[in-house]
Amino acid sequence: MNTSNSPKGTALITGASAGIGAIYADRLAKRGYDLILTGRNADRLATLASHLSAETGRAVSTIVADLNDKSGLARIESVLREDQRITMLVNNAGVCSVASVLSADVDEMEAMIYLNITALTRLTYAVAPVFAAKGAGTIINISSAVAIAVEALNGVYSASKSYVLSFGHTLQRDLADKGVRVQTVLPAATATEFWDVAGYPKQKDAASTMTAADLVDAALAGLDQGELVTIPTLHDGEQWSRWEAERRALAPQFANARPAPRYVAAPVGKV
Ligand SMILES: NC(=O)C1=CN([C@@H]2O[C@H](COP(=O)(O)OP(=O)(O)OC[C@H]3O[C@@H](n4cnc5c(N)ncnc54)[C@H](OP(=O)(O)O)[C@@H]3O)[C@@H](O)[C@H]2O)C=CC1
Ligand SMILES: N[C@@H](C=O)C(=O)O
Repeated sequence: MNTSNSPKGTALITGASAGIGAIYADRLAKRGYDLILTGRNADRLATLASHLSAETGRAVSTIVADLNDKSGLARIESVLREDQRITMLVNNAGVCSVASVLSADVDEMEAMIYLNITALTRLTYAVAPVFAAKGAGTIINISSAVAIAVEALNGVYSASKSYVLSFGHTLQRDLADKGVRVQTVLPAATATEFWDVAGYPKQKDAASTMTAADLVDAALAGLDQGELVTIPTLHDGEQWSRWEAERRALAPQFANARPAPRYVAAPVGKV
């Protein structure tokens, strides 16, 4: 394996064995990053690592770990805390469901919360102080368009992705003046195995579904443009800007000691 120390540093990508994560690996290696690829499927990770290393000359290593397992997650957290070469974290691993509250298995929902929220949070908490101390670093968190279009899929999945979007806003607030970039990416339907895992494989072939290559190329273009939130499928970017400006304008209106007049009860007997 190549052991180069890239001037770009090393990107650690979760869920790099397939889909969007594997494309991030390809694109970041071609941009000059060394890589640490993580996932559960050792064979797939090894194949991708040797292919990318041969093609790009970058140092590519792998960590086989289940992020739903506390000790697997802890291993990656300690790498993020200790490996000073790491300059980028791509929090990409995630699973989805299309089941309703009446048919979904609550244990599967809990596992999804652990992977989509707890693991992403713990990995961010591991690396953020390191990046802040160095005054540099990039965290890319993969959310979803259903963070906003919340009724589209399973509610726990949508809520987990809304968490990622909210968390990203506050990370930006906490880390911007420390030189740390935080980008939240909201893919809409993308053609990966994700849909097989979610139990809705036909979405992969739908005309409205983007390729993972187009998704990642657009997301990295958004990163290059300094975007905090990137929605690759949204053609009218001003729609997002207006929504976000409205949200920020609403925020200061909440602090008030008095209830809004519409909630002031009519005096008893005068209803
Ligand atoms: N595809 C889509 O339409 C959309 C996807 N997204 C988001 O994009 C991200 C990537 O999804 P996508 O590439 O499509 O999905 P894939 O199913 O193609 O890939 C998921 C990746 O996550 C890894 N993974 C899954 N479970 C675990 C686990 N318990 N521990 C460690 N790694 C795990 C898988 O690796 P392994 O099996 O080796 O563990 C795999 O590399 C997810 O966060 C998803 O929510 C957002 C919007 C739309
Ligand atoms: N964002 C996708 C899933 O997460 C979708 O919009 O289908």
